[in-house]
Amino acid sequence: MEEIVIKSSMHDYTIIMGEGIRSQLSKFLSKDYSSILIVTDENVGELFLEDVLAGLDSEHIFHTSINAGEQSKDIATFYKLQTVALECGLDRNSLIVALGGGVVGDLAGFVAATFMRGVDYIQMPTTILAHDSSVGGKVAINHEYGKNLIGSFYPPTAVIYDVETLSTLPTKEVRSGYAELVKEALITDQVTLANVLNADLNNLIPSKLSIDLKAGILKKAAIVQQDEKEAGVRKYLNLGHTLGHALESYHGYGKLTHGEAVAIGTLFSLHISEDLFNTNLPYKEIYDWMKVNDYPLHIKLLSDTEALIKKMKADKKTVDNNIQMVLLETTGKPVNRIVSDEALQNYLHSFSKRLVEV
Ligand SMILES: NC(=O)c1ccc[n+]([C@@H]2O[C@H](COP(=O)([O-])OP(=O)(O)OC[C@H]3O[C@@H](n4cnc5c(N)ncnc54)[C@H](O)[C@@H]3O)[C@@H](O)[C@H]2O)c1
Ligand SMILES: O=C(O)C(=O)C[C@@H](O)[C@H](O)[C@H](O)COP(=O)(O)O
Ligand SMILES: [Zn+2]
Repeated sequence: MEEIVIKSSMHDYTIIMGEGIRSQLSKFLSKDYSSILIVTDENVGELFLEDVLAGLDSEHIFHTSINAGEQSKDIATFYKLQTVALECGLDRNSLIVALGGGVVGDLAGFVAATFMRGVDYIQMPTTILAHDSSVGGKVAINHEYGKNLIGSFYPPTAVIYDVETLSTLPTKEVRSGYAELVKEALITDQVTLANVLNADLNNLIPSKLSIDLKAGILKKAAIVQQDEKEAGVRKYLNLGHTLGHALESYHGYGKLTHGEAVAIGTLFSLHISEDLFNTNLPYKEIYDWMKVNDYPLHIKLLSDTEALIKKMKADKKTVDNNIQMVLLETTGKPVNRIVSDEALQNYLHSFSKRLVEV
């Protein structure tokens, strides 16, 4: 079992990583809660809810399940969960447990942040991608205008990451999670990137996954402790997300996974960076790896450039109507830059051409 302590302005919390720890939740509770509400989704509930319940010996335990997928990160599901919490009689001394991927984590975390002005919650991530979403306290729901536009910074009281749960993940979700690992590696250094790109996602070895996950979590932990509320360096964790979020929102939440959209967005950031900084970046290396691992790099996704630019404007990094993007001067050296609408139009066209030509 590994433990990493994260310092945050509200309270510190520990990430506990291990095998089989999903059924030991009682052991990790820091106090006696008057009641506990476990929020999960239909797939994860089927697989792991019984195990989690078996590890809880308190009296007032409730659970509820949402439909799986990005479409559940909406205001209607948020409201339903608030209603469930009220009907179960949760009070300010209650705990919410988010058992699932980033959708459950972001949604249940935002419910916890707002229920009676805030109750404790624990993240129990079950996807590779959630190594990112469960750390750092960003909780949110989507608006039809854009991703995560309604949310808060609200740290969990603990992150209990049972890596055994990852063995049931479909390959599509492995791919999605690895897009965030590539992003983290790109803002770290070339060695970390080379390690991540060594992964064969169709035959992923658990020991390899553990190494990559740990490197990703350590990078994320270092950044969010330095800049909890995204005033500076935390923006770099948004590499690939300006276009990525626009693609998710434009094509309809759930059409592309978050990681698939971020993968395309990351290549786009590299494409712009090479031109703006007149530098050579590992564009081709990453493109080849994404191709081999079946990322959907379809130019059709990019055809409506005007609409995509409009969506990109809804990004939370936008200031004074200027789109800001995380770019790379070199691997391990991210920067945040304004890119004009006109330049973006041209880059979207040249990027589409390049996707076909490679
Ligand atoms: N808060 C943050 O800092 C942050 C960071 C990154 C991403 N996110 C958000 O995270 C969300 C994406 O999270 P995600 O990729 O985990 O998606 P997800 O939660 O939708 O999970 C993906 C799919 O895998 C299934 N699943 C989950 N665990 C499983 C398991 N162990 N075995 C089998 N199936 C399983 C789910 O039911 C779902 O169908 C997006 O909304 C994104 O915006 C947030
Ligand atoms: O933790 C962060 O900060 C990130 O940017 C991590 C991203 O992977 C994640 O998708 C996050 O939810 C995006 O944040 P947003 O502020 O752009 O909604
Ligand atoms: Zn992300």
